[in-house]
Amino acid sequence: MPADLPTITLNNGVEMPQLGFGVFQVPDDETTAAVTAALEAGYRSIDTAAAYQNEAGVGKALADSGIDRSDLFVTTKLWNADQGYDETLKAFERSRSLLGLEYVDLYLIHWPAPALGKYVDSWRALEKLTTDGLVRAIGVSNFQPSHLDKLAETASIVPAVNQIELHPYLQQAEVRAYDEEHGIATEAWSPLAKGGSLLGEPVVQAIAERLGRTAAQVVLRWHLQLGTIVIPKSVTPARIAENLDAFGFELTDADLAELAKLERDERTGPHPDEFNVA
Ligand SMILES: NC(=O)C1=CN([C@@H]2O[C@H](COP(=O)(O)OP(=O)(O)OC[C@H]3O[C@@H](n4cnc5c(N)ncnc54)[C@H](OP(=O)(O)O)[C@@H]3O)[C@@H](O)[C@H]2O)C=CC1
Ligand SMILES: O=C(O)C(=O)[C@@H](O)[C@H](O)C(=O)CO
Repeated sequence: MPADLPTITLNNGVEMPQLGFGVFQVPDDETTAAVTAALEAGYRSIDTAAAYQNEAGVGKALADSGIDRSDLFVTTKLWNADQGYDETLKAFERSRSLLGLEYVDLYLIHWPAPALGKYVDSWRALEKLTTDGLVRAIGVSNFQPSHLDKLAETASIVPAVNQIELHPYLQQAEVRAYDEEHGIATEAWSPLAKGGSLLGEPVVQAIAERLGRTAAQVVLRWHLQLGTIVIPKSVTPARIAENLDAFGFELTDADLAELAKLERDERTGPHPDEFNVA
């Protein structure tokens, strides 16, 4: 990894950049340009998913970049419709082939989709991918403590990562505490709450003005000081660079306390107990 990108050490010793680049809702034919801009700006971790239908565009940017494979960290995710042991192995192979990679750094179960009742079988398949050396780390996304408890009854590998919706409007104290207690790294999706009203909050604006930073940088800095992994998305080159520049300054304890007051238990996406779309 480039020396200047802080990493989080996952529970199996793998190093993951603390700040990466997300590509949800970027059409496949625009993804190569966005990921190329991100790699040129200095990102080395890319977050995609089978459901985003842009793994090929990500793979093309990675191949074109000429960056050493060992300096890249690529995450993709198993979609709900592909849950189940055999289905997971097939879906992984499809993702790996679209990405054009020999191995994936982090493979996640995208949602628990509890009504499907398949995430335990899917996890066994992720464990097999680990044994086969096709993934460096495996994890989950959108798992609540109840889902993680159920997984723990039969799993032989503890998830390395739990990727959840997390931002100042939805601080996820309970899930973060569970993750920490069990050695699972928490990763924040929609870390900017999708670039909406959060960035216009007076408290965010005031801190940004005092520090000579942007609102997005203040919010990303909040995540980094919490110790979570973040994957902001942008297709705008200036914002791609801006979002990576969240390291040369510190929020004070008073700033963190003010930002903590923005908690509203407000989601931009579905609740994991209820999202079973396949
Ligand atoms: N596991 C899961 O279930 C989920 C995972 N994810 C992952 O998390 C990533 C990030 O989440 P996402 O939902 O995309 O939302 P983000 O919180 O990253 O916000 C992205 C939005 O904010 C805008 N934006 C980005 N940077 C700035 C900036 N500096 N100033 C102002 N606006 C900005 C973007 O606009 P523009 O692009 O026009 O610049 C875009 O509209 C996804 O791309 C995906 O990889 C997301 C949802 C669910
Ligand atoms: O972006 C993702 O990774 C998601 O899983 C969600 O955004 C989800 O697919 C969704 O959009 C539900 O409304």
